[in-house]
Amino acid sequence: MEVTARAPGKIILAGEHAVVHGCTAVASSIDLYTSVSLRLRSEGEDTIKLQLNDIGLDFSWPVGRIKEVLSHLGSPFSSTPTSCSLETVKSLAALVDEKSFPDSKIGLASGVYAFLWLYTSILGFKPATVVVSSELPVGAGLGSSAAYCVALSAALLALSDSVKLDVSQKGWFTFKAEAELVNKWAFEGEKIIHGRPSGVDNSVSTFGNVIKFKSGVMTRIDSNMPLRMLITNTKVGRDTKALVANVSARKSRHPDAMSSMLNAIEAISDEWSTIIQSHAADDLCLSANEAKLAELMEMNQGLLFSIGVSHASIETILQTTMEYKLASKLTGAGGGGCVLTLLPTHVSGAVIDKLVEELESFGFQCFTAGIGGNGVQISFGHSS
Ligand SMILES: Nc1ncnc2c1ncn2[C@@H]1O[C@H](COP(=O)(O)OP(=O)(O)O)[C@@H](O)[C@H]1O
Ligand SMILES: C[C@@](O)(CCOP(=O)(O)O)CC(=O)O
Ligand SMILES: [Mg+2]
Repeated sequence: MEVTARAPGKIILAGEHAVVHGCTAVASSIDLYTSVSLRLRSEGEDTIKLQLNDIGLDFSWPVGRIKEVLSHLGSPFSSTPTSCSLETVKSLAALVDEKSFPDSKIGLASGVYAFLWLYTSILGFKPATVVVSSELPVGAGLGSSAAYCVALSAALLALSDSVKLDVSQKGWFTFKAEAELVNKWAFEGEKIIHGRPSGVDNSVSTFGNVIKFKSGVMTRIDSNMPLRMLITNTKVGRDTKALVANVSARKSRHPDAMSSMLNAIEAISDEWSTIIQSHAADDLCLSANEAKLAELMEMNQGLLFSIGVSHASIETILQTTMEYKLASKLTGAGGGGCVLTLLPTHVSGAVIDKLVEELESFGFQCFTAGIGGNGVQISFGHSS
């Protein structure tokens, strides 16, 4: 039996980092996906294999070895999303260390811990092969970690005892009642990768669309504005967990100043959500709304700089897009990663081409993506 799940990445339009501290963020899914294929193997083949195509790593563990380390936990407990304790993370790290994880890729190890936790918690110790591949840049602010956890949770739950799906369905379909369970398990995976995730990334990857998110509560937004964003990848690697921890450390050093800035970010998110839900009566009104969003992005970026998550490469992109009178902000955790540039409706293709050429001459990579589409989907296939 084989199942494939695909989960989208996201852009945060306003409110990253502040959302970790209970403030509102506005985020949207994008049409770039991480896919996870899961094939259960016959009982004779007693290994769990993980193939991570994007980072060029393969793992294979004898089921017996994983049982030795984890069976005392009593898994599977697929219908009860459970946090991985620090002690268990250490056991998972031992399982990964045995496979001599390359030093140059050690920052990617937490994704393998998350895999082992989600796999054994949801499916127990069944032998299988899992293949992961993504259209998203990994570790660049577009929510690859959440898309990975959501697609993994969806594929595992689809073949678990706690979800009953019609396996004869053809093509891609969305989860209905089970989506919340997928989201909760994905959040447990994100915790292993991020330390202290807000939950916005896994929620938007599970449910798609444009959402508002505050203190664990998601509200779907019906956007009435045509939103076009240029996404520029600085290609500067960074790690969400470290950036989130740095913001918390700065907050404990300067609680009042930081709280004021995080509250200002919340006001920006709230205004974003009001503007994109409003109906522009005519083109003039639409341009005025786009100009307001551009200003909000500039203010949000200024605050992100002040809380310590910008980077020289991000500042270069901001200066370049400013020459074209276009507003930009980092998206996701910052410290490198991707930058969003609002492309108002009046901006011509020729101007965008010129901007892209200039940004790419610095070594950055530019692309666009569809905003606000599907959340996670699955598709069954039968392998021999
Ligand atoms: N396609 C993938 N293959 C393997 N690991 C992945 C993949 N996508 C995400 N990850 C895991 O997620 C981590 C990146 O997450 P993070 O730092 O939050 O960046 P972002 O979510 O912005 O891409 C990687 O270090 C890795 O552990
Ligand atoms: C910085 C933060 O707001 C978003 C992180 O997104 P990403 O992992 O950089 O794609 C953290 C969070 O909300 O959990
Ligand atoms: Mg992430």
